[in-house]
Amino acid sequence: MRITIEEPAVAAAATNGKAHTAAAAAPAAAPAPPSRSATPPLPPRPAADGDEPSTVYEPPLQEAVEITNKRSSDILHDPTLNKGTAFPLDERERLGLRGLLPPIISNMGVQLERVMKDFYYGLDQIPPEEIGSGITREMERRWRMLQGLQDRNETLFYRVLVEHFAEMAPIVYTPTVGWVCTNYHKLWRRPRGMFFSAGDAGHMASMAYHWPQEDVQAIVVTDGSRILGLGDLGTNGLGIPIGKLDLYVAAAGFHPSKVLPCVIDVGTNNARLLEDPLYVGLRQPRLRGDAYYAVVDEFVRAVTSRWPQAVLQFEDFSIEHALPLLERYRHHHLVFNDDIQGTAATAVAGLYGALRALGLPPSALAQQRVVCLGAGSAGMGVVSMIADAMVVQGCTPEEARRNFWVLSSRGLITSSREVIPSNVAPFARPEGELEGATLLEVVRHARPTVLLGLAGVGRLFTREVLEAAGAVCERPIVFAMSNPTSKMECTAAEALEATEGRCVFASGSPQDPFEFQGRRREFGQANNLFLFPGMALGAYLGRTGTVTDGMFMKAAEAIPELIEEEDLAAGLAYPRIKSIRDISAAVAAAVIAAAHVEGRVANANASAAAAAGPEALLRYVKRMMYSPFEYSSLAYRPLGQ
Ligand SMILES: NC(=O)C1=CN([C@@H]2O[C@H](COP(=O)(O)OP(=O)(O)OC[C@H]3O[C@@H](n4cnc5c(N)ncnc54)[C@H](O)[C@@H]3O)[C@@H](O)[C@H]2O)C=CC1
Ligand SMILES: CC(=O)C(=O)O
Ligand SMILES: [Mg+2]
Repeated sequence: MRITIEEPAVAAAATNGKAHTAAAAAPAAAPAPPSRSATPPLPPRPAADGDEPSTVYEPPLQEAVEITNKRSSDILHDPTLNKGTAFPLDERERLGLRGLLPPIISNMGVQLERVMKDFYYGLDQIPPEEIGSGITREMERRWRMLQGLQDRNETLFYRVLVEHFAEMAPIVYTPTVGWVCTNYHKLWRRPRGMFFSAGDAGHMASMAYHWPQEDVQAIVVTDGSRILGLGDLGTNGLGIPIGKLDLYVAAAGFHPSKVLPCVIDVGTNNARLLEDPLYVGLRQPRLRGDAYYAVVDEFVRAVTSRWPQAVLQFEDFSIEHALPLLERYRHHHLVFNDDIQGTAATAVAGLYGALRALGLPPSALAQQRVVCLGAGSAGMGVVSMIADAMVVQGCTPEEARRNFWVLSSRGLITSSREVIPSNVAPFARPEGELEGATLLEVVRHARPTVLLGLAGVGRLFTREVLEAAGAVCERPIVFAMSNPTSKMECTAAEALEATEGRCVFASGSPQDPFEFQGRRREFGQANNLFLFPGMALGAYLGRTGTVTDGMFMKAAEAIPELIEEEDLAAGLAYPRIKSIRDISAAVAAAVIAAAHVEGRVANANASAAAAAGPEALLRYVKRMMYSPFEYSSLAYRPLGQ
């Protein structure tokens, strides 16, 4: 078994039983002020390095032992017993903590360093420019405040989130969640969710029983390898399942105690994290090939054995593994991949919404000419599902495929490329058609009506590209879907300015409204948050066994129905996210209805509701949703008191 024990030389002295000073127990190097270009200089640190300590540590005559009857999270939530990441392996195993803490076993020296950095520099230890623009100090402050509330009182936290969803989603979800993941090891306070690592091989099934809840209905898991457009963040990626599951509760009414965020730590190739003494994940390069799949297989077996009815959402797996993992499990397990399937259905929903906003019928989808920048998990999922939707709207698969131009980092993909993945090949343009052409050349040549950005790189929809899109199409549909804000292909303002306000714009991360040409402009959010909470709720309530393409298609068709008429007139391609509970309920109902037609609904109540018609089904779904508007009683009270 491999568990990494972090023992910085100076901190190790704290455990060797000899008298030593607090200065010796402090980290070797005082935290260096973080580099920053745009932010003001840090205030001077009050004590210089090597200052005399104020106390001298004398070891006790007897080794301190505390015996406790508590187990598992009761220990982590007891401040007198909790040691955070410093629990040694034997205590983790005996006390049911294995899996509830990150795989690294650190000690007080490392913990002290984290605390002192926070003490001296507070939020300033994390320069926002590390993850680009879009995150302000105020957003950081709000995230900390909400985090504190969630740790104290989840009912109140979710009430606040439900009532103020549009304001708070950018704090618990994208873009702030990107900052949280980048800095998770520095922000670390108390664990939320479960950690399964390559070092846990052979133990995962028993670790699943360390989770204190008997009934888990939904699990979101990442391996941290492609967190939003921020790349490999290792175990820090757990912030994403946490944020996604916050939305499961707030948007789809899963009970907060019945959702489980998980990370599978197979190492990281992020050199910055590997070198950071505060990093809490395995310090090894990522596993690949059979060794990688063995870890994920064991995880899936462990959680599906303990919670066989739970929906399992795969999130932010890199392109190398995302599709293979989906194909590995989707035919036998209640799983879906949010980035491939959820994003695809979100894009289809947005295109139907945009067509409505442009006064066109759904059948017009089959005539759209689509340029997609990014041929990864999300990009190809989106392209494939739009093509399927075009077929639903009456064209042949062959005609549908001719409507696409797909670009990767090497430009336009044509069939003359030496290596083309099998899911990309059907969309490669014919040999000789502008092989490797730039986005600008492709836009001028293909004359698209739809421009999709899923490259995860940043501002690739330049003014020239957007002007070209506005020149070849009167009302281009522009979806800059990459996250977080710093990775979006363009901002709403850039898209409107370059197209003289004519485009229908939506983006993966939210954009604030603003005045343009004397009119207030607002924008839809082309984000899979419209899909995954309702998809999971429908699949869970229906006990559908697997999650099919048909269920995603019906979910996508349900969403544009919920755009208000006045918002359509204002050019919005998506409903407003403040209605997220109604949207998620409608998605869940559409999912159950589709599964019912496919004969997959194993839950008799859901099946009866589906048989009774759309209104009865929607009523049933809404009645099954948890609402945080009242506390549940924890003491027996006779009726009427
Ligand atoms: N709005 C939403 O709901 C969602 C947004 N996304 C975002 O989509 C982005 C991509 O995610 P994945 O597809 O999973 O990543 P990926 O790594 O699988 O794919 C990235 C693709 O972009 C291409 N690319 C990279 N640099 C490029 C360049 N300079 N020009 C053209 N293409 C380039 C790559 O060749 C690759 O095909 C991320 O930023 C992610 O946050 C992903 C899922 C949902
Ligand atoms: C939204 C999302 O799932 C992503 O950007 O990866
Ligand atoms: Mg994602």
